[in-house]
Amino acid sequence: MKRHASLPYVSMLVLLVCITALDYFTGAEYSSFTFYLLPIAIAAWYTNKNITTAMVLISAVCWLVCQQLTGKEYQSLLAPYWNVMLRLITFALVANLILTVRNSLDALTAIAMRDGLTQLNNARAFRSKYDIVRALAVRRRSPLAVAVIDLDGFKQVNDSKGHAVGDDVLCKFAWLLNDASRSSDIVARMGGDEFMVILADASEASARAYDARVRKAFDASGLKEAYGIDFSMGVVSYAVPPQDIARATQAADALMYTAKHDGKAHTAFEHVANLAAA
Ligand SMILES: Nc1nc2c(ncn2[C@@H]2O[C@H](COP(=O)(O)OP(=O)(O)OP(=O)(O)O)[C@@H](O)[C@H]2O)c(=O)[nH]1
Repeated sequence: MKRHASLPYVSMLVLLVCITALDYFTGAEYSSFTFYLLPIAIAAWYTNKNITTAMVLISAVCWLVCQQLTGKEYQSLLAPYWNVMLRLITFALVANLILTVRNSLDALTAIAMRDGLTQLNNARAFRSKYDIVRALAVRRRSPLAVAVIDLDGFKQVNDSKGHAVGDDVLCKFAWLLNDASRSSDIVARMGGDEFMVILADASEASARAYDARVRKAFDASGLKEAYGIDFSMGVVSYAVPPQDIARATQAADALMYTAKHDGKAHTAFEHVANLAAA
């Protein structure tokens, strides 16, 4: 569902105006203090720290002005300022609590989308980002390619050098793959020694250029000489990307297995100009 970017700003300002009016018209007898927490909560959840701080201050000022205009009488001159200070502290505490919960949630969401070993996108992130990249490609009428990569001979690294060295090799390969990709590409580790990449705005020629780039980076990394590994890749480039990610990845996966069966250490390509015919 699309959410308009200005909606939180408009709603918190409208709410603040309504609450201030309510506070003023109901007079000093009725307290409307709790309602001021609503626009503050919206600011803390949907905007940033600076706007939330401004909202806390503006809400406290609105509350104080209403107190003064409704003619509430105090024995001490300091009393309204003491009261507004307490309101300000309450507003700030609630805002800080909401900001903390939101930041923790953002951090947990980021962790849930990352592969714990390589810090690349994980399978969940890959699937959700495909929808975004595909929607952009369809809108711009640009092509898109999906690559599936699987290391060759990786099991031997684990067996001969140990799991920790295997982990290190996976990380090194992940980083070289990431470095060889563009920032608009989505690079993910799907599990084990399998990786997938969505090549945004990539024609058949760009997909071939990508393969050459990754193989050059791999040759330069020295991983082959040190551990005896290589990699097989399947790349499908689409003039119009399929809506279903499974369709896109299955085709690239099948090509990767074709490359494995045909002697490993190379890439199999396919270009799909017309999805209906594929
Ligand atoms: N070190 C390490 N190894 C892993 C991890 N996840 C999976 N593996 C191992 O990766 C290996 C993957 O198996 P295969 O793909 O069949 O091994 P391979 O030697 O590359 O086989 P081919 O693809 O046929 O060349 C298995 O031995 C898994 O135990 C991990 O997170 N760390």
